[in-house]
Amino acid sequence: MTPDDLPPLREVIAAHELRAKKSLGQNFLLDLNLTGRIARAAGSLEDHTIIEVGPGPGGLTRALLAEGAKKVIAIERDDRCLAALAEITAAYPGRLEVIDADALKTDMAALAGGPVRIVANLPYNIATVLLVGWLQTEPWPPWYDSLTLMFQKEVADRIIAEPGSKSYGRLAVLAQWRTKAQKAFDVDRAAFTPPPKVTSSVVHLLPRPAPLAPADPKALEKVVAAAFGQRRKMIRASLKTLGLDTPALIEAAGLRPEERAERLSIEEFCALARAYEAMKTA
Ligand SMILES: C[S@@+](CC[C@H](N)C(=O)[O-])C[C@H]1O[C@@H](n2cnc3c(N)ncnc32)[C@H](O)[C@@H]1O
Repeated sequence: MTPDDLPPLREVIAAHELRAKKSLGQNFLLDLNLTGRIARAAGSLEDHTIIEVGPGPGGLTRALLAEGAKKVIAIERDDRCLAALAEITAAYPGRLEVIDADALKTDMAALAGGPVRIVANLPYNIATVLLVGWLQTEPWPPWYDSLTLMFQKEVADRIIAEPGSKSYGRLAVLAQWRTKAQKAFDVDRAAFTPPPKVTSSVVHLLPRPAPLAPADPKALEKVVAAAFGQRRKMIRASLKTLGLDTPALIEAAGLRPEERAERLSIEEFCALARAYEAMKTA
């Protein structure tokens, strides 16, 4: 078997009866031009092991290998896909390893030696959970060199949102604190089989060598959750849930009590996290 012998993806899906399951977030990409574009958005592949979550019938997997990935480790929990993926393994000897497992229960950091990129058309039902897990990796910088991921456009907008925009919230702070996050391109729903209800977007996240400003990750998570818990209230009200002297906390962070969460920069959230940490341990 060579790559040229691999059957078209539509035939693969029919032959292996891979009817998409909604419960597994299955929306397959069958256009190899599009999967090639996603693979190229990840950056250089030749020196990297690529971890792919949810290869399904293998459209993106094929593109990653065709674009020169040194090795692909693909984690898929739907056993029905394994035979189709075995054909790709045969076409690219020694370069594709398929792991039959739930990505949420897999220690991905332990999978690869050497430089790693993560590339995936994620199952939408667990996309945010996976992203947050990767962003909360300790220690920082993380064990992977980049994340290139397909999300629903609305989630992508929340990842790249700037202060003052309606999508700005916990996800933007967490993502942009530790990575440079940018949208690569939108993908029309018609590109998927079956089509999802909404447009999708590919987002590329490049870990910063050090976070944008110093803060304890847990303290940052706490102040961000409190502030956005009541996003339209002034922080002198929303931060009360932290159980500290709120005016003193805001003053120590150098902020105005009348500010609202959606207008605070990531650096300002970090200042709040540092003040929170200092007051809590005082
Ligand atoms: C949106 S589809 C993408 C399929 C394929 N990569 C493509 O682009 O055509 C998501 C894939 O993730 C798989 N999946 C869903 N939940 C998973 C989990 N917890 N662990 C691993 N794979 C999962 C699904 O079975 C499906 O193949």
